[in-house]
Amino acid sequence: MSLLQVQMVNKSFAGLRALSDVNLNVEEGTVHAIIGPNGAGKSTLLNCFVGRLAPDTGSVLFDGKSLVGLAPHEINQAGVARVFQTPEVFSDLTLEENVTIPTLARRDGPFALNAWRRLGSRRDVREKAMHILEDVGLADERGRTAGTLSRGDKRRLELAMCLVQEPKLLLLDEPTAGMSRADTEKTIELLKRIGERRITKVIIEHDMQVVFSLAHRISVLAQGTVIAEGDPASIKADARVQEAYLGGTHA
Ligand SMILES: Nc1ncnc2c1ncn2[C@@H]1O[C@H](COP(=O)(O)OP(=O)(O)OP(=O)(O)O)[C@@H](O)[C@H]1O
Repeated sequence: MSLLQVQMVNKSFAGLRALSDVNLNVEEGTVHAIIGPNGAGKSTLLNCFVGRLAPDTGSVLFDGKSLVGLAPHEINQAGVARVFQTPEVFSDLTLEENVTIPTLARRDGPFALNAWRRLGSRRDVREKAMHILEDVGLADERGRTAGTLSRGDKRRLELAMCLVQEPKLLLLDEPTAGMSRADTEKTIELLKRIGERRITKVIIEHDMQVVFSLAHRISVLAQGTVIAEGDPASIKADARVQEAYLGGTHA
């Protein structure tokens, strides 16, 4: 059974059909990229996975259970984490504190935040936070406030905040947008490494170098419809994809 099963999803905004009969299966342990031109419906689809939007019709099953109608925090607690296009970190807190919060929130629910400073001093929680910061290459900066980080490092911190929750499914919305080539390369390496943990990933990305170096499978959206799906080699060779996307502005 696929970890994420999207069946016949439709979504319209005031008469504009943003998603039209979308089907998508994401297999456990894979990196699945969703690509397509601007306005194709990628963010709308991702928002249907995290409870920010509900499909008008169709189903979204995660681990066999429906996500439709669940609140974002319920979907998060079920094991789905998301890295946003614009990093969402707690600017006034240290990196270590930023990574500690999601651990406690995931484990103990929202009440954990009240007791966060006291619990944050616990050794097991601190050790886990340190371990994850090491993984993303930010351990040396752990005492720094997050607001002072570069955009690329904020994204790495946000990734750490997701990884610490030990999600089954990680959704990455343009993880390298706005990054320099060097930072993009670093992020590709990092995402490859965290693949070794068997976290299933869905990635929306315009940068084809990122897509082709990470994805096992690729779904191509155009005007709200999946026009092609396959492995990177077949997607590269697909004439419809070249016309709709690869030959366009993001080639
Ligand atoms: N909240 C909304 N209200 C009205 N229209 C919307 C809304 N969100 C998205 N749309 C429209 O739905 C269509 C799909 O948009 P969406 O943002 O999902 O595309 P995208 O593939 O993510 O594009 P991009 O690559 O530019 O981020 C677009 O025509 C967009 O204008």
